[in-house]
Amino acid sequence: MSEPSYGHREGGHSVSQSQERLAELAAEYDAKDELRGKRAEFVLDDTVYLDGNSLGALPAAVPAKVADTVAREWGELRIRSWTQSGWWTAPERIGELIAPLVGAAPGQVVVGDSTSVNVFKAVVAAVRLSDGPAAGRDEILVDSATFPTDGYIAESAARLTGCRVRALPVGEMAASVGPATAAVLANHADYRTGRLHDLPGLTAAARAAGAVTVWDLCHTAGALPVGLDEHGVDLAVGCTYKYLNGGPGSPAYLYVAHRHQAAFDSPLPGWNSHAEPFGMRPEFEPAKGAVRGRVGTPDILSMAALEAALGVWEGVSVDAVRAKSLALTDFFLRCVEAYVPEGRVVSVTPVAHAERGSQVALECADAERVMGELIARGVVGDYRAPDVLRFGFTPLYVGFAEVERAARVLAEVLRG
Ligand SMILES: Cc1ncc(COP(=O)(O)O)c(C=O)c1O
Ligand SMILES: Nc1c(O)cccc1C(=O)C[C@H](N)C(=O)O
Repeated sequence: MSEPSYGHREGGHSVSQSQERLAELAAEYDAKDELRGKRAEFVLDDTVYLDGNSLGALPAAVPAKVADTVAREWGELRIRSWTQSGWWTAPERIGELIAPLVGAAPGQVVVGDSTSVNVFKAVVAAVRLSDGPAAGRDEILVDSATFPTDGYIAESAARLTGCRVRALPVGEMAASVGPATAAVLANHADYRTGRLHDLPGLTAAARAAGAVTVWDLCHTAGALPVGLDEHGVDLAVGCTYKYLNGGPGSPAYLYVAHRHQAAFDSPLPGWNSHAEPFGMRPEFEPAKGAVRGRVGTPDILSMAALEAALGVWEGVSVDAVRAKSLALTDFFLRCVEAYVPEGRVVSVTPVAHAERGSQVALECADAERVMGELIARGVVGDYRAPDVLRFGFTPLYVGFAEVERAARVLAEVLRG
């Protein structure tokens, strides 16, 4: 992973940095920031918005696109829009916009439903792609610190497929996959701590053991290179409302590697998964390709918002986003160390770049009240029970001066 070129390195913090010096540095980094022009493509105010790891900010192109979809495509063209406005093919067309952001060649990503629903499709399909319980593969390995929905759905998928769930810390999974493992479900980054997990290593270990991997990319897609094809991932899912800025409840996506598409057996075969949906035939014949991961009618208004939102990626390299993300989180940790009274917060986000996503999580006594105070003072992060302050850094619109301000305000709140 390449070092950011913003002039400082992890581990190089100095507690004696003065506020003036850090403010100067922030200005220097902002001046050098090759992504700084992107901020103008979002609707933002002078709030420091560090919650893009939960809901990304509104891209400025979205309102007009949604208005046109409502007024012209729906209001005037009505039913004709399924073909004339490209509504019917939106799931695969928008999938192609997401594909390069997660390192997938065309034809493998389809958009639709929520992440939760796609976790269900993928985990059941993963068990069906494996040798399965009849051949002694009856274990689904799950990340024990997972975002809850993945764990709940894995349990249900296990009951439906005759498997059992074994929950383990992600770091122990690679050494634990074995001849009984059918599927492995893991988060690429931990939603609470921001820890980045070893996707290449765990994927390779699972493959060597004959298991099928499902990665949840909610906290990494749009923040760092994922490399789905490069690392031989089998199946993946993710949401689009965090670093992809698709809007509240925007549709999620499902990745099915080319080599699995012919055998991908969705547990939710709807008429949109059919090879000939308008044939209206009683027998199910799956569509070819990732399209068989579709289920029912696409939610066009949300898709319109998402499609417009993805326009901000024009000319942006994910490597540049990653370099800035690491520089932002490094700088935040450095400012927190310089400003915050000793012992008031403890970072639970790894210092090593290879283990860090795009958020910083600070354990803090009275975290819920502290976050309320921060928000009241114009610094928006979020709080996760029982004691974590989360700050998400979206490189497309967060700048270094904002990072310095966030740490300064945090220190003011903590000093009382
Ligand atoms: C890692 C992870 N997986 C799944 C979800 C749930 O997604 P959804 O509510 O869109 O189904 C979230 C966030 O809500 C998440 O952070
Ligand atoms: N999806 C959310 C929602 O509908 C309301 C509030 C928050 C969310 C989130 O996405 C939470 C987020 N996945 C998390 O990492 O905590």
